[in-house]
Amino acid sequence: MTALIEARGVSKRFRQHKRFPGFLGALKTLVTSEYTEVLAVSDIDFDVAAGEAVGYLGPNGAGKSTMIKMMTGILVPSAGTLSVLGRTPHLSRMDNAREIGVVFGQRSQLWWDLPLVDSFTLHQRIYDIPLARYADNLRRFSELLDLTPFLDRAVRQLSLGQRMRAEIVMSLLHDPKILFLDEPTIGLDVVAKDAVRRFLAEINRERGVTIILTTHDLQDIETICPRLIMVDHSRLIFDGELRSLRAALGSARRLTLEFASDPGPLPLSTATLVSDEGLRKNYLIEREDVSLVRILSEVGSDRDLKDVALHEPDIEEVIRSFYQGRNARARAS
Ligand SMILES: Nc1ncnc2c1ncn2[C@@H]1O[C@H](COP(=O)(O)OP(=O)(O)OP(=O)(O)O)[C@@H](O)[C@H]1O
Repeated sequence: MTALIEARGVSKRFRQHKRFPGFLGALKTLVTSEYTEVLAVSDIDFDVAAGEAVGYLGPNGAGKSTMIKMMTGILVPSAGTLSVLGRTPHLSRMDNAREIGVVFGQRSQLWWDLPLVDSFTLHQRIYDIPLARYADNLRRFSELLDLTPFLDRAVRQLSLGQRMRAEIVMSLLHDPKILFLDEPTIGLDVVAKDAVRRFLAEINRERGVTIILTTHDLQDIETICPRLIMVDHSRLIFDGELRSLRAALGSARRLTLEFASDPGPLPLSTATLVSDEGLRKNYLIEREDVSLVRILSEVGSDRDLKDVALHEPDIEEVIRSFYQGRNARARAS
């Protein structure tokens, strides 16, 4: 499997103007030429193969956007080597642009005062997309993202959700091999988020477009990205499948049994009773190999069991316990 993206020891330092507190400090900040250094990305290694969908996740300021900007050639690494489609991104910005698509949730590529379709037409000319291909892509993507009714509307009159869907359509019109998205669902309502996620998952699956996206929304990862790269304080702290993160953390499943009449305390060997509300009893299933059938057979058919609810640990819980575990280990060392 050849890698489309290779990052080896990639770091990025920024120089920031030193700031002084208070009113006099603000004046001093204006006249001083003192700088501090910020390490935004620190010694990052990873490979991404063709057709993968990778979620790049981390708290505010962890260095996600900086990494995306380096991969798209907007920023130059301070150290290490970065290769995207066999090229060094910042040295081949024009060649790269033809083969990658970029969506920055906070910054628009669309022409604000023109009808939406004019931005797409300009994109077709700039990228020299064959007309039949362009028409086909525009029709298909606009349909899938429910954008067709808005093609003649001025971009400034579009809602945030419509505009984000338009940004994604535009980024794909030239059939890029890799699509980079920085916070593609930020600020969208639940319905728009869902439409964007389903669309991205589909173009990854059906067109084989490699996707790298940064997000704070774990549902984005759950729907689109089987692989997760987690960063914290500029460093890579996890790279692997979401599934294996779940398995490694062994996050317990929660089980609720509801009875028509209270059977009294009901300890089980297959699950730990964590709260007993009489008719409703809550358990934790800590072992992966324990099935619901096994638990129910231990409960027995002579109990007045009315309802059963099993909750898999959601992605938020998994990630939270990963970060908490790391922070606790860091404090202990
Ligand atoms: N152009 C810049 N000049 C100076 N410092 C910068 C610049 N861009 C980013 N930084 C700093 O680098 C660090 C990482 O920023 P980055 O935007 O990559 O984080 P992020 O993980 O994308 O955060 P968020 O989730 O808040 O968008 C931060 O401390 C930020 O202040």
